[in-house]
Amino acid sequence: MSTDQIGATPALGSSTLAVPAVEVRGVSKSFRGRKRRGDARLALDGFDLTVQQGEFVCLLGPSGCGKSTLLNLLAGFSTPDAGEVRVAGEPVRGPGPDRGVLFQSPMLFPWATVMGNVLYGPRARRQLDDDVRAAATELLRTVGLADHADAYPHELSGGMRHRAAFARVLINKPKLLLMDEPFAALDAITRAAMQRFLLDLWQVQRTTIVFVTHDVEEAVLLSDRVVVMSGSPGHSRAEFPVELPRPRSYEDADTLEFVAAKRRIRSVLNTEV
Ligand SMILES: Nc1ncnc2c1ncn2[C@@H]1O[C@H](COP(=O)(O)OP(=O)(O)OP(=O)(O)O)[C@@H](O)[C@H]1O
Repeated sequence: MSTDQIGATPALGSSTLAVPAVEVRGVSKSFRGRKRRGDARLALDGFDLTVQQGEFVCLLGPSGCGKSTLLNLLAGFSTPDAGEVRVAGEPVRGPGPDRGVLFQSPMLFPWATVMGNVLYGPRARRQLDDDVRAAATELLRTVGLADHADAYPHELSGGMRHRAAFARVLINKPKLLLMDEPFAALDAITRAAMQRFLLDLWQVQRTTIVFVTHDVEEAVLLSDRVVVMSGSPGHSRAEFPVELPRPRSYEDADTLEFVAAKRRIRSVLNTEV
């Protein structure tokens, strides 16, 4: 694995002394084919990744290299065949409210209002009280949906649905956000707005984020570090610390440093596609 470096300013938000937020060691995962027994497809092969607390890491790689597989392992939706997956020092044994997962399609219950969706988790865990209701109201204000608390998902725009799904995840105060191409299906303007929203949120909360994307520009804009994965079966091919100053915005995308960062990542990525 090669390590490259971009920019000159020290990265923000990571502490090497604390227990890492994520430790993936020698993880392999295969899926059994349907046609015949023993026809297993290796999705991840000896994958290693460490993410420090408060770090924003983007995973880039060719289609089918195992990015979603890795996120599912971190979320506890599946288990590795070999190796170890730890979150905050603890082995992952299943899903938990310490990890918030956001997918390309926002996961909302269609029969519940925006507020009902946000309060679903605490209610299911029997933790619904006045403090949680106040936190949900505040969260909806933060994501710009204060006036839509009583709206149903079908009454929202695409970006609003994403923000509602965000609030639904954030009410659980996750220590780790796992985001699987969350903005890929959005139009360019809404995507830029959501990226801005995520950057603003991360700037304040510094929640650890593992973010899967196909978009090199998005990876450079958002992350502290870009991990490029190899083609199938996936393993870490190269890492690029993105040390461009924060706060960042799309206006920075024309700067020499930003363009150089994209170019260096693309040159490795292109050898994998
Ligand atoms: N539930 C499953 N059953 C069988 N095969 C699977 C399953 N999930 C993933 N795979 C296979 O594992 C490999 C990795 O899939 P994965 O979805 O993790 O890739 P990805 O990098 O996220 O791809 P993309 O960028 O296209 O979303 C692929 O070959 C895929 O077909």
